[in-house]
Amino acid sequence: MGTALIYDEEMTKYKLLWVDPACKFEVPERLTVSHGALVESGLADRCVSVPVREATDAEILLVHSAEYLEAVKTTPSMSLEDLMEFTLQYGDVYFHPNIYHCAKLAIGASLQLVDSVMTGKVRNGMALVRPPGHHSMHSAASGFCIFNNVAIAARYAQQRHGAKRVLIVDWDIHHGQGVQYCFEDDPSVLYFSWHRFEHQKFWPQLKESDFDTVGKEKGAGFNINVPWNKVGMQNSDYLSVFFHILLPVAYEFCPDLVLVSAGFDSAIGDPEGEMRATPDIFAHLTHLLMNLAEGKVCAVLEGGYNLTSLPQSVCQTVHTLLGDPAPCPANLDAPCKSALESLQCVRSVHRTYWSCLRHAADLPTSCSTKHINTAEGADQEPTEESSQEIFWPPPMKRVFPPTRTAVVLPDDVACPDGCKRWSLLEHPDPQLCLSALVDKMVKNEICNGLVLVPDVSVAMICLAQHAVAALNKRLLVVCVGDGMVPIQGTEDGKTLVVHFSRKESEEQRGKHFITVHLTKGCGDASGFIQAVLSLLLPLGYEYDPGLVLLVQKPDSGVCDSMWRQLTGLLQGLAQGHMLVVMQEDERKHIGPTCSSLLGIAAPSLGQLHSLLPEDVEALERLRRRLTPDWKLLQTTVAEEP
Ligand SMILES: CC(O)(O)CCCCCNCCCN
Ligand SMILES: [Zn+2]
Repeated sequence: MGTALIYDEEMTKYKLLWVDPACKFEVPERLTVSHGALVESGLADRCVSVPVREATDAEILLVHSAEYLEAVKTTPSMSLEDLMEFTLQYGDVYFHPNIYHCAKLAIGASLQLVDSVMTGKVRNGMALVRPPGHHSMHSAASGFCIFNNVAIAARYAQQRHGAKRVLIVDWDIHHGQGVQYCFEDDPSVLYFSWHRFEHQKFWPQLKESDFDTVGKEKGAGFNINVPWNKVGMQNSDYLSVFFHILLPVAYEFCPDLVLVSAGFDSAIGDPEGEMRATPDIFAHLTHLLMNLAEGKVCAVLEGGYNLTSLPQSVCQTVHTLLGDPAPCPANLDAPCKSALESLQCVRSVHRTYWSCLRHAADLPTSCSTKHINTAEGADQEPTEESSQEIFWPPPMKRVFPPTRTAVVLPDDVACPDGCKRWSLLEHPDPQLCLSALVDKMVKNEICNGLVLVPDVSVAMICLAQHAVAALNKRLLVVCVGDGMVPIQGTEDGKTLVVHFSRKESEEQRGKHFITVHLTKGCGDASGFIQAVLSLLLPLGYEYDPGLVLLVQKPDSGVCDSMWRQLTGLLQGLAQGHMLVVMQEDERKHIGPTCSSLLGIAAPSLGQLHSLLPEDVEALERLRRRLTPDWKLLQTTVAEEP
């Protein structure tokens, strides 16, 4: 299943016709450099090209009022003076004789993308559109937006394709207030947005952009605002919010479709965002969403004004939609204090709505008195645009190894489609065979592999020793199932072991051997997935291994869909270099494991029942115990002594 790319140069054919500093950087070149980079890098050719179309009036009326639509319809024939006059009634937006046409194409492109994904023509895709949409409201244009592309797409997906629950992830650096207003009382659309806020000093300076606006009536809990109260947020701040807010809630919500308001003004170098996250972070943000809704992810361009980081970020996103291994998440810092404060506030106000956040901490003292901060903060100007030149390394090339998935199976087992058999015949000694496989990964000739062995414990020891020696990088061992794990987390930090088991572990074996015990073991998907999202992934990203060894011990009780979620999510690490080891009599797992290793999205886990209180407690206790050693586990700001 492919990746759709929807773009038409007609959407470059409008621009600002007068002087307005607030709108000067919303230029046609944003689209041409983004599309140009996709063509230049060969990514465009690997996508399924889907044509744009104009939205119909009915589709526009899914979100907007007839009065507003009729008013916008009068703009193509306006004189320059009339266009300027018409524009004055709205904020930070401009009109042009051709913008109504382009706005209909932007919606149409988004709906074509939704059709392609919902009908299974493609697995996922991206629409490169202009004008953006997430600020426009029922009867008003705002923030360069005329019609709300993503809001219309959500309603369209529900009405035309029967999508029940739609998740909108808005990683643009501005708050999509138009989307929030559209769905604030609607529990079928979960809107998540982070945005530069600076205690309401940053545009659009709305009180309702703060963390305590959670939705209304039946929609309470289905609107998640993460305010960034400082500029300069980095990759680790973004990842922490995904691990500790968005992903746990998204898996509990279990959407049928994921729409991304993909604004790239949240990337480094952007004059609006002034953040410091690098373009490769979008490879990970995209990857972390791709096992939701069975991979049905539609990314629709919103903002992004730095003509260097924008195309780089667009390419990182499309690489990942195509299934290419993500770059290593190197040198992640700790989330900054301000980000932790926002993280704690959001988790605190949403804990009554989401069982995965049930045990989140109270508001930090600084936030409970936040009204005082806001008063003193409101009258100050936002941080003025920084003038000094900002540099960042160009993203590294993301090439696919010649072989994606190698498999070592008993002779009587057929090699699953798409995999390459790694035969024991050439390497009579099984240990040599496994070591040779690791070597091929180190040389990037093979991406990942599945190995069935007579005894997983023996294989683990051999692989771990060889991997550490051959890799001279770190090895992450994830072991699922009860029973002894024969590897010590080595004190030199070269090996980190995370063991998921049913039994209370006899003892914890230091910083590099972590036991996560689940009351009902790995058979309980809701407990397991939360442990993976808010514990294993932060650990794994911070540890940044060169190879992941995923071991399923006999009768672990883990169900196929959970196993495939785990196998899928872990491929965001180590450039996808993962070796799965299973007992050779576990033949029923071969197919599901290989489909995940081949990049096919995992089936959804279904709407998860509430977490067992004892599991939530145990996870919180474990996270608190580990946090001093692992900074990406932090979910609260250290209270002043
Ligand atoms: C799609 C989008 O969210 O990127 C649009 C952002 C509009 C920003 C308007 N304010 C600009 C003030 C000038 N410093
Ligand atoms: Zn924006």
